[in-house]
Amino acid sequence: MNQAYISLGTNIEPRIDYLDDALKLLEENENITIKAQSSVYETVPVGYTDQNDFLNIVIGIETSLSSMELLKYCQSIEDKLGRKREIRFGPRTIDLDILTYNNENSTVEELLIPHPRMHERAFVLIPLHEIAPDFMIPTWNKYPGDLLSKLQEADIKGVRKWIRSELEEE
Ligand SMILES: Nc1ncnc2c1ncn2[C@@H]1O[C@H](COP(=O)(O)OP(=O)(O)OP(=O)(O)O)[C@@H](O)[C@H]1O
Ligand SMILES: Nc1nc2c(c(=O)[nH]1)N=C(CO)CN2
Repeated sequence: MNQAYISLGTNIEPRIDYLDDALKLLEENENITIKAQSSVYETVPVGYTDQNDFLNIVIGIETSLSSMELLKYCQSIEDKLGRKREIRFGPRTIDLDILTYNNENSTVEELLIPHPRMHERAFVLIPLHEIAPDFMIPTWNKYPGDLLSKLQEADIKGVRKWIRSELEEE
């Protein structure tokens, strides 16, 4: 079975519903099993900063899909949840980024693995460290904690655990 880590992010309300719906659609696929799921983090936008805060999580999965099939399935979830591709790094109902897939090192533009910006993103590294502190990121041979220790304090502070309120659980 193949192992992958995926980062999910949303910053258009209802953010938690988009996140829950995306997880449900992943679980519905008989070729995907979610093995680990981080807490939900509320995170300051990175890159394009004039937009709402994100909710981010990272999940670890097992899958019989190839990396390209997994990408296509993730993109079908983005399409289903109404994602519009307007501003690069801009607002989105849901974004699914494949962080790693086995030990694969893919350099084709359509699917870059490991994800080429994950090492500088506290919103990826903090949840990944939560669920997989001992996972050595292939190609770079670094643990999430190694990469986190290189980030600025301000980047780390922009990522806080988000608590689901009782109202939202109803
Ligand atoms: N590891 C990957 N996971 C998901 N998409 C990827 C990956 N590598 C390359 N891509 C490609 O990136 C393209 C743009 O993706 P997207 O619009 O989600 O970028 P973005 O979310 O704005 O930026 P970022 O990739 O930095 O999160 C997609 O068409 C996809 O083919
Ligand atoms: N905090 C945060 N910032 C972002 C995110 C994201 O998921 N979380 N996704 C982006 C596009 O890939 C750009 N900026």
